[in-house]
Amino acid sequence: MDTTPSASGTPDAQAPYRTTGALATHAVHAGREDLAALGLHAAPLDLSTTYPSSDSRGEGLRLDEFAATGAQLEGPPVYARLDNPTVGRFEQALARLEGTESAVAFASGMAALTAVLLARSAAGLRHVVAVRPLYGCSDHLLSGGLLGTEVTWTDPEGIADAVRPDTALVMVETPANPTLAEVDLDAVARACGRVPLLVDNTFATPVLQRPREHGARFVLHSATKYLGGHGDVLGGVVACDEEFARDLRRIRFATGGVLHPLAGYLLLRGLSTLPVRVKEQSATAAELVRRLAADPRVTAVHYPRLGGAMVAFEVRDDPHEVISGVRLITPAVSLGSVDTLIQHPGSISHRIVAAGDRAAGGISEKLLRMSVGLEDVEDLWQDLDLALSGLRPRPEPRRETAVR
Ligand code: MET
Repeated sequence: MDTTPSASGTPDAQAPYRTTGALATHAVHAGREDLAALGLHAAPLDLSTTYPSSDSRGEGLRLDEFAATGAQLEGPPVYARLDNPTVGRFEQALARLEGTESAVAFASGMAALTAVLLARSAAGLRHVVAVRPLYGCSDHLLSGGLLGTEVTWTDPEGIADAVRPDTALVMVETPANPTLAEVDLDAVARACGRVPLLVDNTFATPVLQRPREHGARFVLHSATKYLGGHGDVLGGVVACDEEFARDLRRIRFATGGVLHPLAGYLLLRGLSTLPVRVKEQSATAAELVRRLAADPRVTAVHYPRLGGAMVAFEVRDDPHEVISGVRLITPAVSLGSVDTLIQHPGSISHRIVAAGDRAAGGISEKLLRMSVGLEDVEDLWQDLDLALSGLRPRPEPRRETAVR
C-alpha cells in the first residue's frame, strides 16, 4: 500500500500503515485500518437493518444520489440493503488482495454472478462467451436461459471469433471446477479485445493468482470457499473497477442479494489466515498428488501448474465406493475449508450440467474432486488409501434425523 508519512515526519497514529505491499500483511490489516483510531481491536459487527435520521429531506437526496450513481453513500448508512459497514470492510479488504479499485459482496457466489449478468444485460448486452468447464451452477445459469443470456461455448483459442458486438463478457474459471484445467489468462484477455473478461478465481484465490494483473476486468469468488475458509459462511464477491462496482451496487439494491453482516464479519476474519491456509493446504495437496499419481488404483491425476489445494483424480474402480469409504475426509460438496472434502462432480457439483456437456468439459464419471484441508498428510493418505482399497463397509443408513 502506498502511504505518506505525517507532515512532521513523526509516526502518526491516524495515518495509514506502511508496508512492503506483501499480501500476507494486507490479508491481516486491509479493511481494518481505522480500528486503532476507533479504540477497537476486532472489527465491529453492525447488525442494524435500518439507521435513524431526523433529516428526511437529506436522506431523500442521498437516496437519489445512490439510485442515480451507485456510489457508496457518504455518512451513515440508510438501510441494510444499500450498504453495511461490516460488509464494506470485507469488500475493501478483498479489493486490496485482488488489486482492484472496488469489490461488491453478495449473498452467494451465484448471486454475485447473477448481478454481473444483470448489470451487463441492463446495458443491452446479453451474449456471453464462455469456456467449459465452469462450476456446474455457473454453467447452468448461462446455458439454461434463466436470465435471458445467450451463450457461445468455445475453447480459449475460439474466443476472438466468438465475440460479437452484443457480447456482454467472456467468462473463464481457472483452475476450473472440477477438472482443474487452466487457461492462459494473458492470452485470453488479449483475445477478448474490448469485451470485459470475467475470471472465476475461487479455486486459485488472490494468494496464487490475481486475474486483474492479467487483464481481467471482473474477478468472481464464491467467498463460501477459501475466503471464508471454515465451511460456515455463504457468500460471493466481485472485485472490479469502481465504475462497474456502481452498477453492481444498484443491481444489489434492486434485487436484494445482499451478504449478511455476520457473513461479512466471518469473511473478513477468514481473509487474515487465507495466505497461510492456502500455502499449507497446497503443500499437503502436492504430496497427495505425488502419491495418487504413483497408485495403480488411480488412472489419472489432475493438478494445476499454478498449484493450490484442489486435486482431481480418476479411479480405476467405482468412485462412489471411495466416497462411501472415507472416514476422516468429509464426503461433502464444497471446498476451501480447513477440513478435507471429497465429492463426485458427476453426482453433485456438476449434476445439473447435461451428461454430454459434462463429458465435453472433460468431467469423467470416474472423476473425484478433493479439497485438501489442514490435517496431517499421513492421516489423509491413510484414509484415502483405505477408501481406495474398497475394503471398508458402507456406513449404516441414517434412520433418525438428529436434533440440532
Ligand atoms: C451445490 S453444488 C456445489 C457447491 C460448490 N460450488 C462446489 O463446487 O462444490
